Amino acid sequence: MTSFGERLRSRIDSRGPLCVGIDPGTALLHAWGLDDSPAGLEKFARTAVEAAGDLAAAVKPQSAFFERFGSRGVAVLESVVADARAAGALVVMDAKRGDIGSTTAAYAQAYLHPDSPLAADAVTVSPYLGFGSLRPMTDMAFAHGAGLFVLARTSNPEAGEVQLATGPDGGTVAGSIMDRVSDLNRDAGPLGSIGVVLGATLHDLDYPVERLNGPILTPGIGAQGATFADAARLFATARRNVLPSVSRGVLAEGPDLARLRSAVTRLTAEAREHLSG
Ligand SMILES: O=C(O)c1cc(=O)[nH]c(=O)n1[C@@H]1O[C@H](COP(=O)(O)O)[C@@H](O)[C@H]1O
Repeated sequence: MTSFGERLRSRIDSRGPLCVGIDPGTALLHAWGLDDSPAGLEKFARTAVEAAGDLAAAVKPQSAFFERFGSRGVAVLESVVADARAAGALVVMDAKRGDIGSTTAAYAQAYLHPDSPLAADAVTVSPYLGFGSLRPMTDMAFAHGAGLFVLARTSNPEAGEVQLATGPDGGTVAGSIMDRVSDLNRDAGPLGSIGVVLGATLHDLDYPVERLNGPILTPGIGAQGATFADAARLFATARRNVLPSVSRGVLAEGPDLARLRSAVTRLTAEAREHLSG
């Protein structure tokens, strides 16, 4: 069994470091000339996977945009996971789950157990019920060669009020989360399987990211205003471990498949130029 960190290292090295976010929101479906319906969602999702599945290192479906159509939307999400993996991309399920331990165990089964129809390579999780509440997720990930991306400093403007709160020792909440992630990745090679989410929109980080020894998922490039150059500056000491994620910045090129594929190729080259080495 290969670990998620090993698979991600090899995909980034061979395909280049781009994660294509699949966020089928109402505005994008309409811009593609599709109805905001399960049928529109299915057409959109299939095209996005055809555009990125054999080119990008990873795809990141945002579960909320599928869940809004109930069971029919979740069925489309299941096909996205299966089709993207069949095309060779790793799948990061963007679900941002986090709850008390016993419920977290059920989320871990849903997203990381190989027998689940929604089983992905990795899932985004929230540590804001306490890092220890994620234990069932880390156990499941290690048992099945899967990975996690733990929210540390997110790209939204409101994030600092919780994530930059300081404890009695003067350290920030986000810093302590990253310390816990580093502990979990200690001794892992060539890359740990427990990643963090750090927004590319941040101005500074004030954390030695090379210590993480795990992947850094960085959203915020494109529609939220950040660039690959911003990511390269922010994560200068761990550039090779960065997985930049772009959703609307790619999807806005649709619905034409050739245009979408050339956007994925262009953004991959740009990401590689800024983040390799
Ligand atoms: O975990 C995420 O992916 C995430 C974390 C974060 O800090 N900020 C953030 O925008 N995201 C997600 O990344 C995607 C960003 O989409 P675009 O702004 O269209 O590229 C959305 O699916 C967000 O839910």
